Amino acid sequence: MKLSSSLDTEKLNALIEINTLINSNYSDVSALLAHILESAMRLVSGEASSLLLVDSSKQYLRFEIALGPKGLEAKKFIVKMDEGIAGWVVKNNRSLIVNDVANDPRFNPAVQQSTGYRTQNMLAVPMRVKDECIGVIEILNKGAECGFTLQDLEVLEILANQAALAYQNARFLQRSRDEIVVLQDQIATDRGYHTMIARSPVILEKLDIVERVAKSDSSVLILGESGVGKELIAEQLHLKSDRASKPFVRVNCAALPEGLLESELFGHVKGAFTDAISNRKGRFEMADQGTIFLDEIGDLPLALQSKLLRVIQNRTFEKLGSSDTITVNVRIVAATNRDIEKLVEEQKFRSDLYYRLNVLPMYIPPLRQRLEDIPELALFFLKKFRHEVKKDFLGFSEGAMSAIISYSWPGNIRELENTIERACVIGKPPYIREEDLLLNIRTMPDNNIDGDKSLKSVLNLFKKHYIQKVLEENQWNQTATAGILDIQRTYLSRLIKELEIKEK
Ligand SMILES: Nc1ncnc2c1ncn2[C@@H]1O[C@H](COP(=O)(O)OP(=O)(O)OP(=O)(O)O)[C@@H](O)[C@H]1O
Repeated sequence: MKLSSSLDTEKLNALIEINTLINSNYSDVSALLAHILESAMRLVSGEASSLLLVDSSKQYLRFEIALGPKGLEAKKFIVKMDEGIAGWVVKNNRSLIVNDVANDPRFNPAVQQSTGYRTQNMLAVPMRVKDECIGVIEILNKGAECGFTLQDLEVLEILANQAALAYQNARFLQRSRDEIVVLQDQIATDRGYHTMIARSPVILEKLDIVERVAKSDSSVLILGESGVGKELIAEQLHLKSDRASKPFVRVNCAALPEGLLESELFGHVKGAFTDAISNRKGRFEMADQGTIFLDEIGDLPLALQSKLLRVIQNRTFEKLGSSDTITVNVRIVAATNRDIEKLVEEQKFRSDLYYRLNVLPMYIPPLRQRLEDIPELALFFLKKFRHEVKKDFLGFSEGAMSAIISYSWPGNIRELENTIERACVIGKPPYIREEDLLLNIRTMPDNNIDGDKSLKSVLNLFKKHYIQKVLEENQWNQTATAGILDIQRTYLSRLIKELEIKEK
């Protein structure tokens, strides 16, 4: 496009400044777009402005940024593709100046009626990438009683093209980063390991203990409710040990009847029983030099308990049907969600085996006592499943996140994971809503947190950790953080003070 000769130095300088900014920062697209909009308003003397983006479904436009007196309210709106001036701009892929919106049939007064902000003049230009319109920038209300001019339009078109490119690049960067997280998780899972999310002080402390005991060969007994992540702790014990390059072998002691379990653990020779048509290695042999993880150890039948005790004491055992003694070097990590001391009292679990296994006991608390982990885990699962269901979710609505944080999660992380997976399947982008979670909201049990257990204090605790996390992700840049949290920067600084959020 040929620039008007009258494009003055101030405008050119502003364009150059924005261009430099765009080239220097793709990691915080919201702050960048807000900056572009602010400059645009200044350059064309507008009073308010919005940047609307075409949703990936191409069904509607959503307000990504809205600045001016009623910006926050305007952001709650979603505009259908065939609605209003923004819709017209996308459909025709053309800019528009309307200096008397009330008399223009294309103008949709819905936002105005709801926010109470009266618009007189409007300048709207498409944001284009390779000729495709991906969004619209609108500037409202020219000052000094005159309408927007062609020169204003020209300046805004240049800015809109830059904004479109910046947005596109930042999206690619974000997608690539998300993809890396998912792929890293897939690689870890393919190797049989899971990505472990840890944010709460109590779990970080457990990981610290893991680090310290990993090098030892003593047995570890991991206790905790079902779904709290006992298996992941066992994986970490293995991965942090000198055995990390050797096998990590899992056995669920509750999954098989006694006879099959014995053969699974210790192997058999051909002819040991009717179906034993060939020799078979057991899990202990497979785990030689590595770690064996015995899940649901509380369900191990008594006969096998003695055999396991001997492996722990002498590192030896015999395959079923054989008298040859096999020696292995295996570290044993066991886990149970049952009250194992009670099983010992009831003589369902051998006390000598219990003491041997319990050399290093580790209790993993339920999710309701690890509030700080909840938002992080929810986001982790959202990234994982939105990729699988191929839906472009940006995050959780405020209501959904409050519901997630205040639910008691009796099924712990497994239940949270299933809930987010289901919400991704039934929900519609851009946000997972509370109703997509299908949670039967119960209040948290009494023992969830120390001190004040009111909903307000729990939500404040959540707010504190969530804000801290977003601040950290944005190198404590408050403008950028406020943009992402969709609150005013002044409100953010007040929250930082009130909630005593401190840079670590
Ligand atoms: N810290 C974590 N970060 C990410 N995912 C986790 C975490 N903890 C648990 N999970 C996931 O939650 C699910 C349940 O975890 P896991 O199987 O380790 O629990 P468990 O305590 O061993 O349960 P059970 O007693 O029923 O065997 C798994 O899908 C696991 O990947």
